[in-house]
Amino acid sequence: MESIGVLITHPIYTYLEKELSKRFNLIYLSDLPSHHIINNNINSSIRAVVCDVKNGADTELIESLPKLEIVSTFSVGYDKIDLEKCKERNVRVTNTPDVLTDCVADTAVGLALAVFRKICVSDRYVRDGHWLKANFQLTNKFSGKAVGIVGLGRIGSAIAKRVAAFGCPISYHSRTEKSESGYKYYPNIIDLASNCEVLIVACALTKETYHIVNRQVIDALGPKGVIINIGRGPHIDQHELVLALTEGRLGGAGLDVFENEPDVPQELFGLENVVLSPHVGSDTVETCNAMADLVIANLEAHFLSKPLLTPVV
Ligand SMILES: O=CC(=O)O
Repeated sequence: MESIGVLITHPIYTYLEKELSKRFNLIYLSDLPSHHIINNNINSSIRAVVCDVKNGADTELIESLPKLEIVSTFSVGYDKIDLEKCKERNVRVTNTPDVLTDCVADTAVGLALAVFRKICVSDRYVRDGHWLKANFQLTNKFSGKAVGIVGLGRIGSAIAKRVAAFGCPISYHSRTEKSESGYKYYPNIIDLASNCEVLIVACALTKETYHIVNRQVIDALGPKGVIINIGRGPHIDQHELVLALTEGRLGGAGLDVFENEPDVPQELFGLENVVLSPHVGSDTVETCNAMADLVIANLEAHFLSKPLLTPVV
C-alpha cells in the first residue's frame, strides 16, 4: 500500500501520522498549493483523506481530488465532511465511534462535577494560598440532580449510565423515543430543560441540532440550571449562553466545545460557575491510540476491498 497517496491534515495525532507513514505515501494538506488546483499531479495521486475535528473534508477539497476514494476521520463527529458531495462522488467515509465513548462520557461527568463542586476554583484557591487565611466557600451537590440528556446515542447512553450511579434521575430528548432505555422521553427540548437541573448536550451536529440550545431552552433551564456541552459548539447559541451566564439567568456551564474554536468568549473567563476545556473530550492516550488504529484499519480494509469497520457513507 506504500504507493497509495493519503492526504493528511497537519498537525494530526503523532502516533496516527507515524503509523500511517509506515503504510502509505503521506501528502500534507499544508504542502498543497491550493484546493482550487484540480488535476495537478499531487492531487491526482491522492486516494484517501485522513482528517479530524479541526480540519474536515469540505466540498472544495473533495472536488479537487479526482482520484479520491475514501475520507477517514479521526473523530466520531463528521460534521466537517461534506457527506452529500462524498455520496455524489462515490467516496466512502468512516469515523471512530465506540472507542471514544467512555472518555467523552467521563469528560461530561467530570465537567458537571467541576461546575457543581467548583473543583477548578478550589484548586486555584489552594495554589494561591487563600486556604491559609480562610476555608473555601460551600459548593453545590451534584449527586441526585435531575439530568436531562440531549441525544441518547452511544455517548448520551454512556453518560446516562454514569450519572445513574450518582443517583440522578435521567430524562432525555432525541429525534425518536428510545423506550428500551427506561428513561423519561421529552419530544420537546424546552420541556426537557424545564424539568431538569443539568442539561447535557451529547447529540451529533446536524442542520436540525444547530443551536438546539437557544434562549428559550436556556431560560427554561433557569438560574439554577447548568449546561454541559461535550458535543459541538454550534449546538448552543453561544451569544445567548454568554448573555445568560453574565446576566445570572443560568446557573453555570461546563464547556468542552465552542462555536469558533479555539476562540472562547472572554466574558466567560472571569466566571467561577463556568468550567472550560479545550475540546479534549476524547483526548487520552488510550483512546487516541484506539481511534488511530481504527482510522488505519478502515483504510486498510478499503484498499484490500474488505468491508469497512465503521462506515458513515
Ligand atoms: O469531538 C470529537 C469527535 O468528534 O471525535
